[in-house]
Amino acid sequence: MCAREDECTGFMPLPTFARTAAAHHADSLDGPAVALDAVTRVYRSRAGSVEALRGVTHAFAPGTFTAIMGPSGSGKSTLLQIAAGLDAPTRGRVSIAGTDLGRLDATALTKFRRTAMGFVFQSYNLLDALTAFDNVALPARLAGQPVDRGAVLNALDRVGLRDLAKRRPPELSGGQQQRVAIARALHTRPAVLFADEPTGALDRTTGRDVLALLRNLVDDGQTVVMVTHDPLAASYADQTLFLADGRIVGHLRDADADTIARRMNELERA
Ligand SMILES: Nc1ncnc2c1ncn2[C@@H]1O[C@H](COP(=O)(O)OP(=O)(O)OP(=O)(O)O)[C@@H](O)[C@H]1O
Repeated sequence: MCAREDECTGFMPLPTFARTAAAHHADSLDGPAVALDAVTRVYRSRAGSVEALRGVTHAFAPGTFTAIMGPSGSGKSTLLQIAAGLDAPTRGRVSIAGTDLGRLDATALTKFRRTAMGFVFQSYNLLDALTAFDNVALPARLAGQPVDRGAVLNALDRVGLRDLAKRRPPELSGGQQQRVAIARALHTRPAVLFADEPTGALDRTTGRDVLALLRNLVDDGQTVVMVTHDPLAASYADQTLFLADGRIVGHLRDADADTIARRMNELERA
């Protein structure tokens, strides 16, 4: 079982009042969905300090699918954590849907994260005792909010699982479980969906199905930012950003898996 609510659910719950605001964010953004402005993150410890990100600037446009790749230790997880407001930059600014995260106090940030962001991880973080429907509805329930049945069913519909809403995770395949996790993240209609190795636990074919689903969601207007080690996964994105030593050192647009793999090999040899 999970000690904290967000460990169970993969993301924090969304109050009803804010759902409308998030939907508004997702549907009518003029500026970037996510903007990083000269973001630096220094980890300090007794062993010394590590500059995990060194002045990263990038705007993620609404309705785009971006993959982030780079050698081990290049700063991918740090970038995702900071973009998602789970960690704060040492210097620089992060905004989501026009809101500067640095201007929010802890409570407002938590509330904002619930409204504007969805999260999907390699592990699905579903509760086996609950149906797919109840897993998607859980964050709202944990927050003491009324459950909007229509919104839950709509989210399951978008991932092609409406007919399996009464099944529990052990009665679903790995790919179907990841779809439930995606539905749970989409349920809030977030301005951005952050994905960290979302196909890492799936076989190749099932992984492709999940990537095709993410691609379809983006084609319907969802913004997705995905960290991955897999060039095939990155080939589903509109753009792949390459990180090395805490900096963006290049990008490829609409590239195939072989081209992305070659660029990664060059970076790993450098
Ligand atoms: N809490 C921490 N304290 C100190 N250093 C850290 C901490 N977290 C990460 N680092 C260091 O920051 C750098 C970037 O780490 P990060 O986890 O963001 O890389 P990554 O690209 O996600 O790596 P991987 O592909 O291996 O998961 C690394 O040098 C790492 O050792």
